[in-house]
Amino acid sequence: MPKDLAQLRGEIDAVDRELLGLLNRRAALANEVGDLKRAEGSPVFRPEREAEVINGLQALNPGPLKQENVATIWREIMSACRALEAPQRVAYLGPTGTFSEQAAVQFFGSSIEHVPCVSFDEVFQAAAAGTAQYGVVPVENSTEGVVTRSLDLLLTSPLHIVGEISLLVRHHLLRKHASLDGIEAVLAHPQALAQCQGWLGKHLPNAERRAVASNAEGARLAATNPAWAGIASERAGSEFGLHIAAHAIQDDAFNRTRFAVVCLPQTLAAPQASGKDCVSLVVSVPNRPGAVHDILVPLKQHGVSMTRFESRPARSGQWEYFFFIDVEGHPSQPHVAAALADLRKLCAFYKVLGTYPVGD
Ligand SMILES: O=C(O)C(=O)C[C@]1(C(=O)O)C=C[C@@H](O)C=C1
Repeated sequence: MPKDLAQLRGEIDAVDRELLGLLNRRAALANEVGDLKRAEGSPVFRPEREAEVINGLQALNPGPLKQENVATIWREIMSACRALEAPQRVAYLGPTGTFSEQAAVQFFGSSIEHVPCVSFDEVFQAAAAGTAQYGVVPVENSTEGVVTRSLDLLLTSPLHIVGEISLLVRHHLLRKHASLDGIEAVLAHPQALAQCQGWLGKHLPNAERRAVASNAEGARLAATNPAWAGIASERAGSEFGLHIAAHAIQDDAFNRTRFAVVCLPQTLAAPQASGKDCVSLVVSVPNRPGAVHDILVPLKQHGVSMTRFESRPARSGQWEYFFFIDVEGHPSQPHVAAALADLRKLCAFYKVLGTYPVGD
C-alpha cells in the first residue's frame, strides 16, 4: 500500500533530524579546523578545497538530487562552516540588490558579512585597508565589454584576483507603477544604461537617461518620484517596493557579467592548480614596431591559449597602452611557466594580477 502524506512527512522529519545531527558534527569539525588555522595564522577560505569537496560528492552522487543541487547545497554548508571559523567580510558595489551583491553571495555562499560600498574605488579601498577581506567587482560584460574603472584599479592596486564568477544579468525597468506612461527619466549605472540602450531608444526615446552610482541606487531614487524609473534586478525592485514596468530590457538576452574576486596577497595565497585555471596579467611593451606581436609569440611557441586581450591607455599622453591578458593554465604547469618567463623578458611592465580557477 502506498504511504500517505503523514507517513512520508514523518520519514522526512526523521531524516531531517539525522541531517541536523550530521551537519552539527560537520560544523564542530570546522570549528576545530578554525582553531588550527588561527594557531598557524593561515587563511580560513580555501577555494580549492571547497571545489575538491563539491567535485568529490558530485562524483559519488547517486541521485535523484541533481548535480547542481549538490553544488548549491554544499556551497551553503561550507559557507556556514567557514563563518564559524571566522566571519568573512566581502565588499561590493551596493546598496542591497546589486548584481555585485548577487555575485558575492553566489561565490561565497550566504554566510558572509556584507560590506556594501558606494563605488568600485571604495570596494578596492575596503579590501586593501582590511575593512573587508575580499572585494567583488565586475570586470567585463558580454554586451558592453570591459568595465574600465575596475581594470584601471587592478593595475595600480596591491590586491590580486583569487576567483571569478559570471552571472546572467537581466535588467528590468522598475517603477512605482507598472506602466511606461509618463516616465521622464531613467536612472541607472552607466553600464546598465548602455546594456539597454536599444530598448530605451525604441520604447522611451524622450526619457532622460541619468547615470547614478549603481542600479540599486537608481531603484531607490525611482521609489521617490513617480516620473522616474530605474533599471535593476528584480531583487532591487522588491527591496524598494517597485513594480516591473518592463521585463528583461537588456539588448542581449544572454547578457552576462564577469566578476573578479580580489584580496590582499596575505589574505589568500594564489590557489593551487584546480585543473581548469587561468592567469591574468597586465603588461606594457616598448614603443616600437612589432612589439605587441612579439609578446604573443611565446604563448604560441609554448602552446598556451590566450582567452582575453584588452588594451587600456597608459595615460602618458604618448599613445601608449597597457594590455590585460588572460591565459589558460596554472604557473605550476611547465609550459605555462616557460611561456610567462619568455613573455616577461619582452615587456617594459609586467604584473601578474592573479592565478585562479576559471569560473562557471
Ligand atoms: O578544509 C578546510 O580548510 C576548512 O576550513 C573546512 C571547509 C569546509 O567546510 O569543508 C570550510 C572552509 C574552507 O574554505 C574549506 C573547507
